[in-house]
Amino acid sequence: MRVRDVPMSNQPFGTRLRAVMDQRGPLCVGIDPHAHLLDGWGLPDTAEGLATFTYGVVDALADRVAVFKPQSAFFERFGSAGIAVLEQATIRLREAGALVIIDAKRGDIGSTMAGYAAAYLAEKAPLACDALTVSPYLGFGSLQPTIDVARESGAGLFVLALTSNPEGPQFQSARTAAGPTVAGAVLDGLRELNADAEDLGSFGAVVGATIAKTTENLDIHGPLLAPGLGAQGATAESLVDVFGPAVRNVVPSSSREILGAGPDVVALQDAAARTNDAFRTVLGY
Ligand SMILES: O=c1ccn([C@@H]2O[C@H](COP(=O)(O)O)[C@@H](O)[C@H]2O)c(=O)[nH]1
Repeated sequence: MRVRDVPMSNQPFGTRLRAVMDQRGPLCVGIDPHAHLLDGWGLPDTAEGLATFTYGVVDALADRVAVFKPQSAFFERFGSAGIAVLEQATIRLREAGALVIIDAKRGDIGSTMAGYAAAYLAEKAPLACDALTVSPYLGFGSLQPTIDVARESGAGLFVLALTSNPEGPQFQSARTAAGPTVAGAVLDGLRELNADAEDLGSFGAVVGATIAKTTENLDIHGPLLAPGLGAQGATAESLVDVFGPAVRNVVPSSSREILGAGPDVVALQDAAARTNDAFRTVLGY
């Protein structure tokens, strides 16, 4: 069977990501149920409030936004009840044709990474998602079990490289013994993993939209998840400056700014559509 004859659901993450962004536009909506957002939606800061908020976002946007990035921390704070909401939301979003990146920034020794791979990336896992954010702090090689399972199941990874927070450069700009910066070594590792991909590989980097123009090579032949838009100050226009020729591979992510437009469904949909249109223009979709 040739690659283009394989049903889309069986295609690798990078191929599915490009297809859904072509179809729906590049916007990734972050689902970050902060206490202040629940309050703004007139909801209590409880597991029930979390469920109403999350399913409200899902019902309003699942069939029109390409990618969602639930922030695991805001679900974990309600224990098993919160995880159940994350699980249900992920299932519903994927059933509606959207892709789900769970933002859990997992990173541990290799054998424990195998546990995280089984939890999030194995095809039949209860929390199976399309891609997971991971941290390379224990060394790029420690990510191998997640890379192996992602390859088997057609999922993807986003590895922290140049994060949007001001503290990031303290470690990420430091030089490794081999010469490149830590971020550069992460980007080199990803470029190698994506070497055989046709258009967009499945192994992406997290590169904040808030960073200044970088001298690092962002051409990794894979997606560049860009948080930092909206509430953290970056704009659609700043993406061209930050990402240069790699801008077409950016997955622009915005959480608080869009979520704050709810609970009114039309207002939420309008906020997502406006933001998506701005990204379409800049990223060439
Ligand atoms: O470098 C990074 C990596 C991850 N994030 C996450 O993205 C969202 C940002 O939320 P906003 O409300 O759009 O600011 C949040 O979940 C962060 O943990 C990031 O901001 N920067």
